[in-house]
Amino acid sequence: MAAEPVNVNEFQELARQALPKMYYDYYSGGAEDQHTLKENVEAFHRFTILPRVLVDASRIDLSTTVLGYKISAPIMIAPTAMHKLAHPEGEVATARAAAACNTIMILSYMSTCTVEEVASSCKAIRFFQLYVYKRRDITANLVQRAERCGYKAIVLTVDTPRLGRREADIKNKMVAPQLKNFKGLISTKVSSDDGSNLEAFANNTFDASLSWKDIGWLRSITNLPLLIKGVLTCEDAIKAVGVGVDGIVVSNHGGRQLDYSPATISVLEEVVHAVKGKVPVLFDGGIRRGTDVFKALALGAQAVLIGRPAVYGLAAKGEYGVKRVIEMLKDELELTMALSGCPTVKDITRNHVRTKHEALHSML
Ligand SMILES: Cc1cc2nc3c(=O)[nH]c(=O)nc-3n(C[C@H](O)[C@H](O)[C@H](O)COP(=O)(O)O)c2cc1C
Ligand SMILES: CCCCC(=O)C(=O)O
Repeated sequence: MAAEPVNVNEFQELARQALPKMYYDYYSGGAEDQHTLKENVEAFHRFTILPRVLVDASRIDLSTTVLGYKISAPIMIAPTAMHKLAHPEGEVATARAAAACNTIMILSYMSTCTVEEVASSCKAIRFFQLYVYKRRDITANLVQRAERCGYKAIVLTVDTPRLGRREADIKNKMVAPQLKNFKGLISTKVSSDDGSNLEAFANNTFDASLSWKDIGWLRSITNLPLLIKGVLTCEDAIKAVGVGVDGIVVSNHGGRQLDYSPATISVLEEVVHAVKGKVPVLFDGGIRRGTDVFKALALGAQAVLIGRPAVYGLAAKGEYGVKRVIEMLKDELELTMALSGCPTVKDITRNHVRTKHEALHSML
């Protein structure tokens, strides 16, 4: 039997061994040259952590709150599509892991378990991610079902007017299963023998005309708090605050949409500055270590989301695997906080990290 993984990265190889190539490629891949995919991880290497010594580190408290919900650590589960392609229990297993770790799961609009199945499976705090279809009635139906079964917020993904060009999916002629959420509403099957069926589906179905003025429409169909996911610039952060969103997720969709968009950790601080504390800023992209979580918090994120690590954990070991992934990141974050003299997440400040550029500057 393979040895137990000792870090999150080791789950990737286990997932590769567990999954059919078509699905592993779908989960792991990015758009075009995969430049942004790689940069998301590598850009973390350009920040160092500046520890403070002789701080009482006998008790470390990782807990925080997001939209008023207390969670055990600032690490949440990002929305990722179609968990049944990774494991037969699908999103139900992921939600149970989130509940066991006392954190928040954001369920993807493109989930393979229904919003109701996930809601009744456990007590996890759940948010619901949204894509907007041309058929707005279908989107409204999903929002209202999510609200009815206790999802606490809507996370509107705004970086996907069309699906990014993922070349492995094109080569594999990636096919997606019928999604139960949409049963009787719309067929998620696209009969194209050419290229990625997922891309064809998204491009036929997603409303590419979605714009800032539609935020008002969303507000008119739900009372839930609204976050927008996929902001990378100060301009958009200011617009988002201006239209009254309740939170922002700095994200480039894990490098799967616009290739050569910046690594998320490289733009986090400017977005945080633009938002001026008016709404919480969450972060995702490339989190693989507790030190990565620490760096994102130091640059102003309220919490981070993990995408692929959770999916790899699920593919490798089901619910237990997702739980282990979260626990590993929590353990690493706890150690990082102890070693850097930060007993609580509030103690983590901008002065605890330094960029390569700042390091050079300080030598002048
Ligand atoms: C396989 C996969 C499926 C995804 N599906 C969705 C989705 O349905 N909705 C969404 O908003 N983002 C989706 N994302 C993006 C994630 O929410 C998140 O932004 C990204 O995975 C973060 O980067 P990381 O994988 O490096 O943690 C998906 C990402 C992956 C890897
Ligand atoms: C049409 C499915 C989109 C899922 C998604 O967001 C992704 O694969 O990145």
